Amino acid sequence: NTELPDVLRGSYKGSFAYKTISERMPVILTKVIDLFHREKINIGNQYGDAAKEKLKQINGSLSELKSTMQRNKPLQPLAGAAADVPLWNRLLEEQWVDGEPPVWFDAPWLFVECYMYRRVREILENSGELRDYDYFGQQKRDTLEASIAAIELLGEHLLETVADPAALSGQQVKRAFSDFIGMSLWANKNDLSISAGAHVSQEASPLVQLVELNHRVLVNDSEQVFAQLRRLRDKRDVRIDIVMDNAGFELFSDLCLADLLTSLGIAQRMSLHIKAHPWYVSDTTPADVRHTLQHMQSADGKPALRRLAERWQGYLDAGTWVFEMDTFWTSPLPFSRMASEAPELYAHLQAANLIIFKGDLNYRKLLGDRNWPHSTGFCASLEGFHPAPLVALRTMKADLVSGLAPEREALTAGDPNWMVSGEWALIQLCECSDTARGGDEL
Ligand SMILES: O=P(O)(O)OC[C@H]1O[C@](O)(CO)[C@@H](O)[C@@H]1O
Ligand SMILES: [Mn+2]
Repeated sequence: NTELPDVLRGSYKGSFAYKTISERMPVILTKVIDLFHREKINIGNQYGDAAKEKLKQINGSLSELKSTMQRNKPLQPLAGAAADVPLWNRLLEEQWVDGEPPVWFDAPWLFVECYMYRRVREILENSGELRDYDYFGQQKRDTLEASIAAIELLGEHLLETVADPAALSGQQVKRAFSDFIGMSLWANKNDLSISAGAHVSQEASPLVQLVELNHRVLVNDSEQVFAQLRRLRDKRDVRIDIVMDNAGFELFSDLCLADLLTSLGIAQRMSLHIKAHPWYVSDTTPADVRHTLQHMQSADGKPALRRLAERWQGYLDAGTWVFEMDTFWTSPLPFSRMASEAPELYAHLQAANLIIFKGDLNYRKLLGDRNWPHSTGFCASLEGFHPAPLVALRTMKADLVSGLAPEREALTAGDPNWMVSGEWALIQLCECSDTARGGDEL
């Protein structure tokens, strides 16, 4: 379709894609290489001598990857027995132009950035002993630790809010939604890939900041989201999905939102979609979920966190909450291709009553990473991806957006970095869904 706007690419100098591929991505690789140098002895102690010996080879492959990127060489096919290798190689072939394989700066930015993370994973997964080693794990654990004071405050606020759900007035319920949606949204500001893994944390009282941050929400469909949630409250057997993003404070905030939806009886089930392996530095994997719950349980003198950890573990044991993974989330595919490339996942999402998409990368995939005119309708920019009513909660960290009216965009005048700084945010709802979902009134 020639009428669609082009996808973002590193070939546009001055674009955030160019800056990312030329500056941010090499730093991320360098940090992984440094980690393996630094951790050699520890890795030897934990995984054995054979693993330690492999580190040299691993770092050689990582350096090679970095060098092909910086010298703008062609992208190579993936190797190994992992289930998604054929898909990746087919998608790589799609990128060939005039019989030539794509190079880093000309190929779609979304593709090459995902490709880098997938290649790092490939190097580890084909290494035997270290296949499950999370090279971003320590950074994620550090930010959880650094945010623990804010986490405790938010946890206490949640427990107070839902102590007696039946006693809450309509206004109070609305206020609670607004607080916890706001926290989940702004917690996305601190991902570890934008800072190339530099220390980020949520240190100040999170709820106080929310009020000031509100005027930085450029598109705010909260009222429509509240209306949706009110409608769901009267339904039975409601499932809400969250397509999650980063570990640390963001994961905790997202689980607080999940708790609110569960405690207020709006959702009877929550599907929480996470990554199967390390991704974009800080994205949540199953090990991060386990670590977070353990950390909360063992948090000395923090009864609120212990209580929440027990409750959440209970939800998981009962199947009220389910963490789910799919290789689609670690593919480079835009969501408009989910129905054809991952039909089971698409069908699964169709059974949700509402889907919450967290973060910048999910937003890029919703929009197909295209350079849409900013005022294009949000729904229209999804190119037919409408499994169920969906809401995007995103702080802006890449230079694309849709559904933004010129008078709202005008608010950013004076901030040349407004699209990528993470200082501006969106709460965008698309209410349409593509199926007649059994008498659904929406
Ligand atoms: O964790 P998030 O919000 O998906 O952000 C991921 C990061 O990846 C990018 O989308 C590309 O590097 C950034 O714009 C952003 O910093
Ligand atoms: Mn992320």
